[in-house]
Amino acid sequence: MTTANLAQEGAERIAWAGRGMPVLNTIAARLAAGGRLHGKKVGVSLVLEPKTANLALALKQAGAQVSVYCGGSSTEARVVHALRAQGLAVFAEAGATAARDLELARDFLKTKPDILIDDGASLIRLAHREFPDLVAGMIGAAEETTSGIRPLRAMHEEGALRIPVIAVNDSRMKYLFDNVYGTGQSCVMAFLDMTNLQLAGREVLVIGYGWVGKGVAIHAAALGARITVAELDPVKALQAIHDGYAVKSVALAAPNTEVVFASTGIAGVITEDHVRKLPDGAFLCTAGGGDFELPMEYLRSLKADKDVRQGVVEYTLPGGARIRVMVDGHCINCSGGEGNPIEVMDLSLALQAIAVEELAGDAAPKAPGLYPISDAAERDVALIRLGHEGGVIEPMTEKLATAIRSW
Ligand SMILES: NC(=O)c1ccc[n+]([C@@H]2O[C@H](COP(=O)([O-])OP(=O)(O)OC[C@H]3O[C@@H](n4cnc5c(N)ncnc54)[C@H](O)[C@@H]3O)[C@@H](O)[C@H]2O)c1
Ligand SMILES: N[C@@H](CCSC[C@H]1O[C@@H](n2cnc3c(=O)[nH]cnc32)[C@H](O)[C@@H]1O)C(=O)O
Repeated sequence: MTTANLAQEGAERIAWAGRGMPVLNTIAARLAAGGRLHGKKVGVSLVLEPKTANLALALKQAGAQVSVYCGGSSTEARVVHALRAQGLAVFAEAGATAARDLELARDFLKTKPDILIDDGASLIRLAHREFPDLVAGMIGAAEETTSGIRPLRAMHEEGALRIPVIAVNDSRMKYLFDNVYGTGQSCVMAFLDMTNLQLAGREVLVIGYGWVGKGVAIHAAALGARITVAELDPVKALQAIHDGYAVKSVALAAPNTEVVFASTGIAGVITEDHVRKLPDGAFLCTAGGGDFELPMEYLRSLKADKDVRQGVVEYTLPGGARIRVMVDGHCINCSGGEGNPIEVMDLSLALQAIAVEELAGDAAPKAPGLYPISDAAERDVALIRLGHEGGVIEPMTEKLATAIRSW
């Protein structure tokens, strides 16, 4: 297929996503009318697919100079071509190696974004390590996900963070929808599409019962899977029991597990020993932060069959059991599927647009640290989407307001 054809297909897919993003479209129109982004450089480092492309284009239409970065495992080539055809600087190559991704990430940072939208804090950390002058001149950043917030907090506690960061992930309008329903649906659907198997009757182990683990369990259970949860936190473990699931350690659950969804964002939650306990034919999927949740180094030292099915590598353990790893341990929804559904990314990406709007405003935070999205912005986002879904909230009356305040 020619570059022009790829760009055309990409443009059609971007337009389709845009039809389902009323919240982003509303915020985009406000941004364009406000003029705050004129002359600003905005860098977007997010999973690169049609929904993210709508955000990047909205920022450009609002007057920003936009550059885009994404790692090769979650980059859609058609979208890269479509965005380049619209004049955006795109530093992403579908299928690029880790070494090439690093070169692209450095080139992206050399565009000197004033405001950076990041996912997993990887570019914020790279900028702090290698581009101190860039960091010194930056207005700030916005972080998309839980596994980015955690290291940013650690950096701030150590006094290493040098810019204000808006914690988009920590907005209720993000984690209650994207992390739970969006990721639950897209990870389970990606597993089904990639394998052409079913989950009914299968033993599924969900490691981590935070927002993502909860969403994965809901969707897998709805399709008839039997769910076991592994958790470090006894409160969340007890919640899983109340939701109707078994709770066990990974070591105890492994011998009976057919499909694992690692949903923690923490490195090394599945060990070599855990893998050795899995039965023949078990699948390892990541729904959380990335391949670092799985013992990829150990797995890659084993005999591997890369041709069993696209996106599936079958590793043979010394005892003969075959363990199937999905998309090299990357997030199964972003690297093996189309990412989260349009409706939830409408919320998350609209919040990103609001974060950029806030950072570019006069009242923007200046001191390094993590800052929340305002309650007013959360409410705006909820009301726009709710209206689009045909929902109507209860009108607040004087009498109700008094009853709520009374003691
Ligand atoms: N694939 C996606 O599209 C997507 C979407 C949203 C978030 N995420 C990622 O998913 C991960 C989880 O996000 P979240 O919002 O659910 O976080 P969370 O903090 O709500 O949940 C993580 C849970 O994992 C548990 N945990 C940590 N280590 C564990 C271990 N060794 N064994 C068992 N449990 C353990 C924690 O106690 C916690 O309850 C993060 O990396 C986040 O960035 C991915
Ligand atoms: N950084 C990893 C995985 C994504 S982390 C998880 C974040 O990805 C976000 N995400 C999930 N699906 C999509 C999507 O389709 N488009 C853009 N971002 C997505 C989601 O908001 C979540 O917080 C990678 O490059 O593969």
